[in-house]
Amino acid sequence: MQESDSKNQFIELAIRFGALKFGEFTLKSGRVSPYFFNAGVFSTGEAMATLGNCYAQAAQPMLEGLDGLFGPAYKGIPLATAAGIALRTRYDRDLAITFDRKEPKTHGEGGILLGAPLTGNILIVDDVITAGTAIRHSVDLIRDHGANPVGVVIGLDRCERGVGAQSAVEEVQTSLGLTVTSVITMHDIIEWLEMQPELNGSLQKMNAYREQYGV
Ligand SMILES: O=P(O)(O)OC[C@H]1O[C@H](OP(=O)(O)OP(=O)(O)O)[C@H](O)[C@@H]1O
Ligand SMILES: O=C(O)c1cc(=O)[nH]c(=O)[nH]1
Repeated sequence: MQESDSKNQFIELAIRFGALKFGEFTLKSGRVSPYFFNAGVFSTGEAMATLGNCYAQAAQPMLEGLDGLFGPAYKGIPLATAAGIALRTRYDRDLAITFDRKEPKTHGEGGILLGAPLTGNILIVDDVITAGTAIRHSVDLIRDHGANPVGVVIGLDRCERGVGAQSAVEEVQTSLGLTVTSVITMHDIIEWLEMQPELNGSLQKMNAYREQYGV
């Protein structure tokens, strides 16, 4: 699959499932955004298979030396699973898969992690990076368990400022030393919007938001 096919498939799937919406949304960072990507609405086997292929293609250059995938709760959990299946079936790489809980479990097996114990070089698989808070949390968790986070693959890089003047992705790359790759970026969404005349109002709001928070 070509990179452009993967981007088109991802955007087409997101529109079809209503995962990409235009309106007014308050983000985890507190920013008020004219668009929102909700990976929580991908809800069929076919959708997960397509997502898995898109993520596996994006992750492919980062496979050397990799031991495992980490899917942060909640939406990272099915995404890491789908990517793990696609990496096994399409690239013949059988990686360990680990997830976390948002709230530690205090009965039964207890703890915060599910799946494989965290060891070796780990690739984080998540839906979106805005300000980078969620990725920092995952990096801390992986390091606290003695493993080595080496990269991040996300569906959408919103290309926004992190906590400083750099983009959140640049901050993750420079301050945390991780490689970050995404299936699509905000620029791909803007390009798609430019081809939808009926969504011209959303395009203008996207451009205004990019002026405010983009890098
Ligand atoms: O880069 P950031 O500013 O941290 O924002 C992006 C994060 O925000 C959302 O997490 P949330 O905790 O809402 O995830 P969930 O719906 O998967 O539980 C999203 O799933 C990303 O992980
Ligand atoms: O920054 C966020 O909270 C966020 C943005 C987005 O597009 N999608 C999402 O699930 N969270």
